[in-house]
Amino acid sequence: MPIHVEAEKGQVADIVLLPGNPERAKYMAEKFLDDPKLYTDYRQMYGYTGTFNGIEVSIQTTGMGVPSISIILEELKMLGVKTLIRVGTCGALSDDLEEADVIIAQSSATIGTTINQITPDITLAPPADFELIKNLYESAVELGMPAHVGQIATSDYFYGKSLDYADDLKRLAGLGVLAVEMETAALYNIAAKYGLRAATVLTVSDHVFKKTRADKSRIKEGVDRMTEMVLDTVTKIYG
Ligand SMILES: O=P(O)(O)O[C@H]1O[C@H](CO)[C@@H](O)[C@H]1O
Ligand SMILES: O=c1cc[nH]c(=O)[nH]1
Repeated sequence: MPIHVEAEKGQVADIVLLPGNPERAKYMAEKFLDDPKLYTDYRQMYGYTGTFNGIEVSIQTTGMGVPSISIILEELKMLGVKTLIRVGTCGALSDDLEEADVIIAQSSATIGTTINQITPDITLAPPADFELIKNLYESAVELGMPAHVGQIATSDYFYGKSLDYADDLKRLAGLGVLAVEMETAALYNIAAKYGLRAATVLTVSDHVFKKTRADKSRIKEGVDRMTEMVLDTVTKIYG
């Protein structure tokens, strides 16, 4: 049994949804899965397995940041998972984004994180799995919840490292980066390392430059919509 994801092989499904927040994992499992069973609560990083439309699905908390999600992903790999879909929140960098909008991350730039060192002399740019993001986009359109698709950035900093941090984010916005969060680059790099399928969908919880934050009910609406979209895609691909 791995050290942090306290589960035996067979307790975690091939398909795993990955929220950062443990409360979101519990909420999503209880709201969307049939017969959800808790397989780990070590450090309150809750993990549940249940079914959706008869398809076995797990929902595993990752915690915040690259180090935390990296531990969880390595241990999920030990447990035999195949498909990993992060369902997270993010700060918008683009003025085209509104609170609770949904983003599908094609790729992720990095700020301050060492995750690229899995290939020390090469800057790997691992994208999301094409079939996953194609279906996620189609699910969004069919469900009447248009999603923004593009590059995001994964940062080790929520509040920033230096006084220049806002300038770094502005530069990224100028290069077309839609939003910032703290885990996706680890997900895409570790998926590339093991040949796993991965994608990230995010709901906008706040706007970085406008310094506005959606209230909890708006964030919950966004989380509900992106979870419906993800489960619709899971049904299309694996049902
Ligand atoms: O809502 P989650 O999935 O945790 O994602 C975002 O929220 C956290 C910061 O508040 C970071 O983990 C960031 O990536
Ligand atoms: O990582 C995150 C998540 C939400 N908002 C941010 O500004 N950063």
